[in-house]
Amino acid sequence: MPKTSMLQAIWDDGHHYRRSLLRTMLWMIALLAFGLALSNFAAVNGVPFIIVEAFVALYCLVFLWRLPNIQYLRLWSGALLLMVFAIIAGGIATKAMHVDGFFWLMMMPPLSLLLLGLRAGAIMTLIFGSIGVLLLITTQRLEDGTLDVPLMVNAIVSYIAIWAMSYVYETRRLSVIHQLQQVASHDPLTGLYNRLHLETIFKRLLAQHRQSQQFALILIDVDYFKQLNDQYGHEAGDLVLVQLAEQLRRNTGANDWLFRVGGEEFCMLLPQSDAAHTYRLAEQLRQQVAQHSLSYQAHTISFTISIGIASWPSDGHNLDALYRNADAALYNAKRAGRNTTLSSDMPAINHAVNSN
Ligand SMILES: Nc1nc2c(ncn2[C@@H]2O[C@H](COP(=O)(O)OP(=O)(O)OP(=O)(O)O)[C@@H](O)[C@H]2O)c(=O)[nH]1
Repeated sequence: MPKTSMLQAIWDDGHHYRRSLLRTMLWMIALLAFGLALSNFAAVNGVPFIIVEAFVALYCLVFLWRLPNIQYLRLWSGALLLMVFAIIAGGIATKAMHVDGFFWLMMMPPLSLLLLGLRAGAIMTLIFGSIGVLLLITTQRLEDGTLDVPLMVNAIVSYIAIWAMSYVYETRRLSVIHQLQQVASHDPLTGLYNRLHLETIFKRLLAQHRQSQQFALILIDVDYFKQLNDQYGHEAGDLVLVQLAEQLRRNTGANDWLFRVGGEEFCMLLPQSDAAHTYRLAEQLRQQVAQHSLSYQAHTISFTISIGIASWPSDGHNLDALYRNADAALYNAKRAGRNTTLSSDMPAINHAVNSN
C-alpha cells in the first residue's frame, strides 16, 4: 500500500473496521433471515414471522448496498442491532426459543461495542442484557414454578464476562490505533506533525476554507545546517532542530499548523492569513531565530533560517502548486544570501531582507 493511503486507512480505521465487520455480519443475517422466512412458509401462523424475517433480510441487503458510502453508519448499525435483538427477545418471549435464545444474546455485547463504540455499546449492552434477564426470569421457570437460580447466575455471569472481555479488547484496540496514528503523523525528534500529515491537513483546511479568505504556506529551512552538524556534531544539530521547533510552536496561533517536512525543513500552514500578515510573521520569526543562541556542551551555537512564502489562491490552488512556489521562494532566499524571507511574488534580489 502506498504510504499516503496507508495513513488514510489508519485515520479512517473506525469506519474501515466497522464496514468489514458489517459486511460479513450483514450477509450472515440476510441469509439466515431469508432461510428462516422460507422455513416459516410451512408453519402454522407463520405469516407474521415471514414478514419480519423478509423485512430484516431486505434491510440487510439495502444496508450492504449502501455500506461503502453510507453517511450515518452508527444509526444504521444501531437499527440493525435493535432488529436482531427484537427477534431474539421475541423468540424467548413467545417460547419459540428457550434457553438457547440467551446463547444468541451473547452476541450482543461484542457487536454493540464494535459497531457503536465504547459508550453507546456499553449502554446498549446493559439494556439488552437487562431485558434478556427479565425475559429469562419470566419465561424460564422450573417445573414447580420457582426461579431457576443456577441458570440465572450462569446466564448473567457469562453475559458480563463476554461484555468485560469485549470492552477490554475494544479499549486496547482503540489505544493501539491512537498510538499508530501518533507514530504515522508525527516526527519523533521534534514532536511536530510530519510531511505525510501535511496532505491530510491541507485537504481538510481547503474543504473548510472560504473562497474570499487568503491562506498561506511557509517553508522554513535552517541555513548551513550541514556545516553546523560537521562543526558541533549530529547531536548538536538535533538540539538546534528541537529548539527551532519550540520557537516555531511559540509563534503559531491556535488555527495554524506546523510540520517538519524534511531534515532541517519545516512548513507552516496559516489559514486566514493574508500576504502582509504572513510576511510580518515570517520576518518576526527569522529575526527571533537570528537573535537566539543555545548552549551545547562548552559551545554557544547561533544559527539562522531562510523562509519562502506562497499564498492561496494567487500562488496555486492545490498543495503541490503552493509547495512548489514556496520552495522556489525559499531557493531564492538562499541565493539572496540566506537569513532571508521571500514571498513567491518577490524578485529574488531586490526584496531580500537579511539584516538582523
Ligand atoms: N542533526 C541532524 N542532521 C540532519 C537531520 N536530518 C538531516 N540532517 C542533515 O542536514 C544537512 C542538510 O544539509 P544541506 O541540505 O546541504 O543544507 P544546508 O547545509 O543547511 O545548506 P543550505 O540549506 O543551502 O543553507 C545534511 O548534512 C543532513 O545530514 C537530523 O534529523 N538531525
